[in-house]
Amino acid sequence: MSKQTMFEKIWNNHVIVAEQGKPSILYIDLHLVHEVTSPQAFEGLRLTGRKVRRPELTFATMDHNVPTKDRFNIKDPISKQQVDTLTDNCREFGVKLYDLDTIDQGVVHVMGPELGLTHPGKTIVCGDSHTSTHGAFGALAFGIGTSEVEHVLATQCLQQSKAKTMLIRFNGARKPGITAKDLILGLIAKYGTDFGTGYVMEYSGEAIRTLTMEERMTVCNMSIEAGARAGLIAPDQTTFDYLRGREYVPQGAAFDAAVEQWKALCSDEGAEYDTVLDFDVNTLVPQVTWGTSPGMGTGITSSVPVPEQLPTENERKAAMSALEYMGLKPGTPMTEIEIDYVFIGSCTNGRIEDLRAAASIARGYKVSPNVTAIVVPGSGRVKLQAEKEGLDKIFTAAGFEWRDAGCSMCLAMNPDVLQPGQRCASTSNRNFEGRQGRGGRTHLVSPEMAAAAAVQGRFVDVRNWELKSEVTA
Ligand SMILES: CC(C)[C@H](C(=O)O)[C@@H](O)C(=O)O
Ligand code: SF4
Repeated sequence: MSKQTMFEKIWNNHVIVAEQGKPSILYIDLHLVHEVTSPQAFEGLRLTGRKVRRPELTFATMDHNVPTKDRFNIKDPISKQQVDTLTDNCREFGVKLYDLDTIDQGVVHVMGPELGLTHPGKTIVCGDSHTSTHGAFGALAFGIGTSEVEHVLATQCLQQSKAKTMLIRFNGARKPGITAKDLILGLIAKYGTDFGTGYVMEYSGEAIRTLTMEERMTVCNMSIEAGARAGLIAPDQTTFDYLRGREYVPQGAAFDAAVEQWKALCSDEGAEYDTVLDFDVNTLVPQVTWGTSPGMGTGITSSVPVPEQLPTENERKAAMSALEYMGLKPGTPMTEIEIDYVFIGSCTNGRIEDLRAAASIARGYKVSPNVTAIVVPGSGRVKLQAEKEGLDKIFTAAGFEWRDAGCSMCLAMNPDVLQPGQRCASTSNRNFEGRQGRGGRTHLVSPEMAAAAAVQGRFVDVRNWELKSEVTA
C-alpha cells in the first residue's frame, strides 16, 4: 500500500461516496453547535419535518452572545433571541446543551476538548471557522456554513472536496519568551493570509512536538487565518496524556486500545505532500500585529512598516490603508505604541495555561492607569481552575477585571466592545477593521505580551520582563 499522510488516512476512513471529479460524501463523527450559526439550520429541519440524525454525536453550547458580566441578563434583543432559540432547539431536537448554568459552558473550541469530545482521527465540524483548533489532536476539524450545519444535523454527512496537503516544519527550538502564539503569528506574518488556501496543513518539527496540547490548540486555531481548510498535528504521548480520564474518552482497556489506533494515524515515513514549507524558530521574536489582517505583523524589536519600502504595489496600498485605520505612523517602533485596552481570552488563548502565563507576568505589578484590562476564561472549567490556583486574585490585585466565560471581546457580538479609536492588545485571532467594535484597533499578541502591555501601557519585549514572586500591596 502506498504511503499516506495523516490527512489522507482520516479522509479515507470517513469517505462514504467518492466519484471522480465530484465532491465526496464524508461521515462526520462530532458536530459542535453554537447559538450564532444554528438557528436557521434547526429551522430548516423543522420546516421539512426532519430530526437530528445522530443527537448523541451533536453537542451545543452558547458563547458568542454571552455577556461576561451579569451573564443571565442578556440585554441585546438579538443575542437574547439566539441564546433562547438554541435552548429551545436543543430541547426540541434532543441535543445535549452546555447551558449558561453549567460549568462546562464556554467557547465551543475550549469546552469541547476539555470534555474529551475531540479525539485523534475524528472528523469534526462546527458552524465556526476556528473549528480548526481541534486539529491539534490529529482530528480532521473544520468550519462549515449554516446550510451545511443543517445538512450535518439531518444526515451526519457532509459533501467535501478533497483538500491538498501541506507540511509545515517548525525547525529549531523555541527560546524563552517565545510562545505558541508567536509561532503561528510569525508563520502568517511571513507567508500571508492565503498561502494555505485549498490545503490542510500539518504542523511538525521539534518546536511542535515539544508543545503542550493547549499550545498546539493555539497553533491549529489560527490555521484558518492562513487560509487553510484545517490544521493537523500528529497525536503522540502528549495527546494521550491530555485525553486520558476525560468525560467523553473511552476508559480503561478501551482507552489503551484507542491509543493503539490513534498511533497508526500519523503520516507514514516518506508520505508525499503537495507542498512543504520550512519555518525557522531559532530567530523568532515575540510577535505583534500592526495592521488589519493577521498577516500584518512583525517582531516586538521591529517597527511599523514604511509602506513606500514594501516590495509590491498591492502591499503598499494595503499597508497604507491599514495604518490609516490603525492610527499608526510609518516607522514607529513597536515598543512606542501605546494602548488603551487589553483583552486576555478567546479560543486562541483563553485556556488555563494562557491565564497562568499572563498571571505570572502580572503578578506583583499594577495595570497602567491609562489601560482597561479584562481577563476572560475560555470556559467555566478554566475559570474554576484559575480560581483554585488563585490566578483571579493575582489579576484583580493588579487591576485586571476577572470575567465569566465567553467569546467576549474577540468579536463585537456581546457587551465587551472597544469604543471608536481605542487600541487593544488582544490575545484573540482576528484584527479586521471593527472586529472588536466599530473603529476599534486590534493588535494580536500572546497572553504574556498582553499582560506586560497592560502594565506598561505600551508594547514591551516580554523577554526582558522581571518576574516578581510576591504580590506587593
Ligand atoms: C460567529 C462565527 C460564525 C465566527 C466564525 O465562524 O469564526 C466567529 O466565531 C469568528 O471568530 O469570527
Ligand atoms: S473566541 Fe473568537 S474566534 Fe473563537 S469562536 Fe469565539 S468569536 Fe470565534
